[in-house]
Amino acid sequence: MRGFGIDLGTANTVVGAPDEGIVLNEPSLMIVRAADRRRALAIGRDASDLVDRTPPELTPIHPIRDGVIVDLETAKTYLSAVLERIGARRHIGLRPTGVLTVPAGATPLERRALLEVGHEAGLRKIGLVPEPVAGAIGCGIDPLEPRTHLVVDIGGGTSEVTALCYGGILAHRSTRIAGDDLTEAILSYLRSEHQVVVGEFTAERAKVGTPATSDEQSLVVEGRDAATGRARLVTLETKEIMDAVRPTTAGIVQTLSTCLDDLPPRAISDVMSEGILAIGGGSMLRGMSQLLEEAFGLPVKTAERPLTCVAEGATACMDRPEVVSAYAAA
Ligand SMILES: Nc1ncnc2c1ncn2[C@@H]1O[C@H](COP(=O)(O)OP(=O)(O)OP(=O)(O)O)[C@@H](O)[C@H]1O
Repeated sequence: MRGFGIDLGTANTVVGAPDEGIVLNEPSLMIVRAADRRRALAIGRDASDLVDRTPPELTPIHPIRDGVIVDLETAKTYLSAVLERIGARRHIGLRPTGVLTVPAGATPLERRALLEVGHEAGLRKIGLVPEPVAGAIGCGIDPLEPRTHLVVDIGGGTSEVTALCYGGILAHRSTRIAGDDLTEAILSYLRSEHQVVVGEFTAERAKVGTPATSDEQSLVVEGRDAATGRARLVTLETKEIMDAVRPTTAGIVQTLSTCLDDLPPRAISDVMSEGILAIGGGSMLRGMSQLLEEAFGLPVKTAERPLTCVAEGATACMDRPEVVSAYAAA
């Protein structure tokens, strides 16, 4: 093992290693002491278990916002802790190499920030690959072939659509409305329609608890009565959840579908025959693929592993330097 494929997402960090598969898949979260942000006390699931339970001197931090690094120091602390958790140095004996993924719409400054953080966290020889390219590879698509592939990625902080062909990007659209906003919509719905206040985790559980594959028609959520402050249980119908998130999902798919305006006719015919690939956690939301099909007027195939295909593709890129160099300046 020489290195890792790393998808530093707004919601989740996923790391893959050649021959080992996914070696880490946890929330992108860390807990630090407010007075010393250069040391992570807990990361990932350990950190999320502590949210809303920490004493005031401890602070939870999301090191990635809207798909990109906001603060170099914090991101370096986080990535160092991730590498330490997976025993990167111990396994490899020297600084490991890495293929990191970036949003297709990242600016040169945002790409440079990620490279700098990767180096300072202990990686050597870092390759950057756009997320939709890595996701496509993780789903068995070759982005270097002379054929257009359309990839929709609905993550926690960003939703993107990218048309890939022959080692380049033909068209791209993104919006910062994504999974986190869907959670927020459920939270607001519960407050306004059921007069119950719930935390982000409960609202997210309600959203994730209604995946496309589930037959459940309702689920029970626990919150605090908005008037009395007492604990209260609410039965939430699946239909209510879908109604609550509909305006947000409609906004996402409408923005993304305008990407078709930029595609040349032959690229459109490639996409018509093959359909759209949907990746990212948001693609698992019940009704999402139908909404995408209606907005794009094209068939949609949801990835088999929407949450990990990007890291799987990044890991595969370690043996495909030609992909990394083709998209080096994308
Ligand atoms: N079954 C599900 N149904 C609906 N949404 C889901 C499901 N599973 C996960 N999600 C949502 O998917 C989002 C996380 O997806 P993903 O891990 O692809 O994002 P990310 O890569 O961390 O974010 P970004 O790409 O914006 O940086 C979260 O908002 C999460 O609530």
